[in-house]
Amino acid sequence: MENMAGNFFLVGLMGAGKTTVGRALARKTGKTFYDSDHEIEARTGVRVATIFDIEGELRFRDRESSVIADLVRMNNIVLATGGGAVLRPENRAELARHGVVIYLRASIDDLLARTMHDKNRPLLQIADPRAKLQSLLEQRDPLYREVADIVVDTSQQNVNLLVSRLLDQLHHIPAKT
Ligand SMILES: Nc1ncnc2c1ncn2[C@@H]1O[C@H](COP(=O)(O)OP(=O)(O)O)[C@@H](O)[C@H]1O
Ligand SMILES: O=C(O)C1=C[C@@H](OP(=O)(O)O)[C@@H](O)[C@H](O)C1
Ligand SMILES: [Mg+2]
Repeated sequence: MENMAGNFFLVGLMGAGKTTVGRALARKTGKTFYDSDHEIEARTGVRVATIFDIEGELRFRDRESSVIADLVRMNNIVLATGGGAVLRPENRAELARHGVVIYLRASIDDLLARTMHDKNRPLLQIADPRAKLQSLLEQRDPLYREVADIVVDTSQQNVNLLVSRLLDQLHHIPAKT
């Protein structure tokens, strides 16, 4: 177990590995793992895709901001955010202030391969998910980089190896108290 103070927040596009790496990072550091999508689903009782369907993306973003504001105030957690969490400036400010922010990147090929079977990603249930991922990357990469304390490429990386290397890097980044 690696004892490290503070919170770690993961940002990045759909399929970058935020939920998977976040869970593994929490296990290795003894921190409590949260995922903002999972929290939204727990509070509403329905899947993300259903919220998009019934209430629309705007209302989903309201729910996302409310969950992020609650969770970042906890201590000793790892939070995997949804890929669009950085869209709202208030979310970016909350994330940057309350934890060390890790931006997970991967090739479009990897993002596509990792998301194509998951119907619970409503934004990718379209004819050309590759083009969508490309345009989301162009729109959001600057926002991810604005809040990130560290940028990690997860393409062709084994998750456990990735987490070990990430931990070595995180030891050199001061916790946000
Ligand atoms: N480094 C990796 N190498 C291979 N597969 C990965 C990697 N990281 C995540 N995955 C897989 O890709 C899919 C999406 O990962 P997930 O953690 O849900 O991404 P995100 O939360 O960023 O959308 C999952 O099936 C997961 O097992
Ligand atoms: O990129 C986005 O706008 C979204 C990413 C999803 O989370 P993951 O990044 O964990 O798939 C989820 O929040 C929702 O489908 C919207
Ligand atoms: Mg996720």
